[in-house]
Parts: sequence; C-alpha cells; structure tokens
Amino acid sequence: MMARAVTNPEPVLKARGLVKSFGRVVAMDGADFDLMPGEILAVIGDNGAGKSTMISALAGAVRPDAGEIFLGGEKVAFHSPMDARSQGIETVFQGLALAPALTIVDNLFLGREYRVPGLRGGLFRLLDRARMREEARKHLSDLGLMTIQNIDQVVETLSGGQRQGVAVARACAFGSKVVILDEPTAALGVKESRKVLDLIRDVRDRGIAIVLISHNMPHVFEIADRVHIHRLGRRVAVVRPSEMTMSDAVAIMTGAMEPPAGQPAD
Ligand SMILES: Nc1ncnc2c1ncn2[C@@H]1O[C@H](COP(=O)(O)OP(=O)(O)OP(=O)(O)O)[C@@H](O)[C@H]1O
Repeated sequence: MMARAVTNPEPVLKARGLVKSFGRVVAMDGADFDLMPGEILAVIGDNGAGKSTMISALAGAVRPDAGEIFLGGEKVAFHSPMDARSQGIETVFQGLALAPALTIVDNLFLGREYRVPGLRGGLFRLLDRARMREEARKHLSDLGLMTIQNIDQVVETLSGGQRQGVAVARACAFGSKVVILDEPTAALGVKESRKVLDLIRDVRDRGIAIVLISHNMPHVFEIADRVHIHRLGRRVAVVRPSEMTMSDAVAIMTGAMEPPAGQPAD
C-alpha cells in the first residue's frame, strides 16, 4: 500500500524571530507567526504584550530590528503600509482608516482611484467615477452589504457596524491575500458585532486568510479557526478553540498556566 503523502501547506504569511525595541521597551522579543491559507487566525494577548507591534510589522507600518517575514514562502521586507498593501496585505487598523466626510465610493477607492483612459485620465487625472461606482456596488453586494442602499452616502452618516463593514469591504476588495483586522468589533453593539463577525466569516469563505486581533474572547472563540496566544513580546502557543476552553487560553495569555507541551506547533 502506498503511504499517503501528508503535505503541510505553506503559510500565506509567516514570521520568524521578530524583534523590536522602543528605547528600553522590548515590544517584540523573537515573535513567530504563521497564518495558514483560508483561515481566521485570532491573535490574543494582554495589554502591552506586543500584538499591535507584530501586526504593524506584518503590515509594513513598523520596521523590525531583526527577524524575517515571508509572504507565500518568499522573504519580504515591507517599507510602508502601501508596500504591504501592494503585495496583498490589507490592514484595517484600530479606530478605522475611513475618511468620515467622504462617501462610501470615495472611501473604497481612496488612494487607488480609477482614472479615465487616455490623456484626460493620464494628464488631467480625471476620475472614472462610473467605473468606481459600478465596482463599489459589486463589492458591497458580493459581501451582502447591500443593506447600505446608497453608495454615495457620506460615511459619517453610517452606523458603526456599517462603517466597519465598509472598511472590511475596502480591505478585501482589491485582490488581497491577507486581511488584518485590529479590534473590528471594539466599538460596536451586539447586533452590529454580529454582522461584522458574519462578514469576516464570508470573507474567509471566499478564500482570503484573516488575522483578527481581539480582546473579545467570546468573539474569538466563536469565529477563529486557530488562536495565536501572545505573551511578553512573543508567541507562546497556538490553540484550536475546539480543543481548549476560553479560560485556559486566557490563563496561558496571562501566564497563570503553562502552554501545552510541544507548543507552539510549527
Ligand atoms: N511607538 C512606540 N513607542 C514606544 N513604545 C511603544 C511604541 N509602540 C509600542 N510600544 C510599547 O511596546 C509594548 C507593546 O505594545 P503593543 O501596542 O504592541 O502591545 P499590544 O499587545 O498591542 O497592547 P494592547 O492590547 O494594549 O493594544 C508596550 O509596552 C508599548 O508601550
């Protein structure tokens, strides 16, 4: 009988030994990270554990002092968030990166507007509004966000959940491989959080790998495929919600409990 080949898929995004100090504070102290294709990976850790610093390094917003980052198996060095974005890593930073005074369409295409073809677009930078509106409508309806009736609505008139929805739609609309969401439900009520969680699952089901940083353990345990536990600047364990209770995960996070033997599994 032939042995069945067991191939571990290559992580979409991977980091090894990331280090970053801010003066005397060591925010990352040899942090490892693995995001597998098509998964929702939650990152949890106490305040100050270094989650944001690690995510910022993966998103091109922080330059690590040491360590390596691999995208699709290739070593990368991001020089800016735009650089990471152009290689397929979209990040919705905490507090949202939407411009409140602009419309939904304008926000979706902010920084990557379509120009009309020819001289009028090239020389005079004329925007191709019709194309942007058509695509905005398509992205929002693909993600089941057509409850937002009017794509010309100004973002500041939307509810918190709708805004988060637009930010997520924007992040996954542009051929991304990875979407990083920093506390996407932090400011939301129960109903709105639910919509955003459903949306995150939909995005995952469309094949985009998602990193979800959250302090909300019930949310994490509801939607994450795996949970990366961060403590004192590094990964101490990766667990599956189906195999560990929430209180044990929190105990590992705070140092009250040792991580399971053999952790973190590579
Ligand atoms: N730009 C900076 N300058 C100085 N110190 C920083 C900077 N960014 C982070 N730190 C410090 O690095 C450590 C890790 O911070 P970080 O924000 O990454 O943690 P966190 O796990 O995301 O915390 P929280 O859950 O509170 O957001 C903290 O001690 C923080 O004060």
